[in-house]
Amino acid sequence: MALKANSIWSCSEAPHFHVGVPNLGSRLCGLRFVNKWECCCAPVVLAQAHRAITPVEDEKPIIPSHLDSSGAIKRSQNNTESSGFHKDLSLLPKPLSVTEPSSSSSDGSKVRVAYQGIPGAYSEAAALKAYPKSETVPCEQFEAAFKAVELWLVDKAVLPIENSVGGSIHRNYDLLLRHRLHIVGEVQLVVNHCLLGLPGVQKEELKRVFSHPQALAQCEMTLSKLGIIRVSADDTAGAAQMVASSGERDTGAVASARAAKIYGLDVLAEKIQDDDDNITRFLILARESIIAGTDRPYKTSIVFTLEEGPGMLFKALAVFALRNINLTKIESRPQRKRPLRVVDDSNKGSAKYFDYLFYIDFEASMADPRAQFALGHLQEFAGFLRVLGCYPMDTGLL
Ligand SMILES: O=C(O)C(=O)C[C@]1(C(=O)O)C=C[C@@H](O)C=C1
Repeated sequence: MALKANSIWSCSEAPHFHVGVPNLGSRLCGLRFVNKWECCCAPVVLAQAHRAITPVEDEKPIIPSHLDSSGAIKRSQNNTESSGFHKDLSLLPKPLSVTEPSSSSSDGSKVRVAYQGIPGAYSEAAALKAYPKSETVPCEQFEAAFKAVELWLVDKAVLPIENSVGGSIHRNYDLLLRHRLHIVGEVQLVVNHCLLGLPGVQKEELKRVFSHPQALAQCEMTLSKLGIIRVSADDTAGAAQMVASSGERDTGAVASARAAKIYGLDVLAEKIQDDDDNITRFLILARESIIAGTDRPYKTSIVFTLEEGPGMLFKALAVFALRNINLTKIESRPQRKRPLRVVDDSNKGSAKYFDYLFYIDFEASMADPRAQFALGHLQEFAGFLRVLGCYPMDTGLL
């Protein structure tokens, strides 16, 4: 197995055991078979087994013997020869390369990227922002985009996860857990909604507008002022297409200027969203995880469950705070398979609680020992923990 300069394996490379922390009190790097780590992206180097929340200044990463103190692979004395058993390096499994949004193939032109909607949708624009020369593949529903990647019909999927006005796109949080794809990147897109109508129509003539529910929510105030009836559609571009094919002058769509061009509609009003800075964050999903680095800012996304009890979420969040790791997002979703937990207390009778999954994004790479220690610590009291992906943050200008 080719090990990279950090201690994370991709799911395809990692041996199928899970990494756990033996409860030994002293610092140990232990491998044992546990079922808590749901993803093979688990770090090889883990924290000592703390039970209580303790300061963490003494945590030092355990560096495998083939790595130097910076985490880079040590050069052998004789540079021309491999120090392992394999003389023919081409026979060795290839290490994963860092997959970047714009460089997944040499010019990005061979990449096929699935998105939800039809041409002219914002999701397509996000896919093209991530992979400018890619072939974009429209999908009817979010789940179809997940499946398209799983079935090797496409290389990547770009799906919305949250919007600065409308909030989280819960369906995609749920699908992230149901499918085994990895988050390999994120894209932030400025979404400027337009009011579209048939050529020559004035906006005062409109009685109803079609659009994606998120888009309608982002334009709530403008549409209320105009007194227009809102009708939901699968995506904004689909709404524009419906208006164009209906031929009805009193029907409009909320969609992009690009959708207006594609479907031959007029832009009756621009920037109609309630908040000027309307930004949607999209995730890039792939079959394989990327090898996390420390060369630039990275984010890691995880999902976990906690036992019932006072302060459990506080403890979970503290594993990051204690290591000075910034959290950028927290989301909770009901656990569908186990929506209610019944706790029997002989004094008070039985209580029913909703059971939750917690999704957290934090600003650290899995190649950063702080992240490895934090997850090792969290694993001690999380019933279930899965790393959804570690990926470069979208720090580009919007
Ligand atoms: O309907 C579209 O055009 C989409 O790409 C979907 C979507 C979403 O699901 O949030 C994407 C960006 C905007 O926030 C509005 C709608």
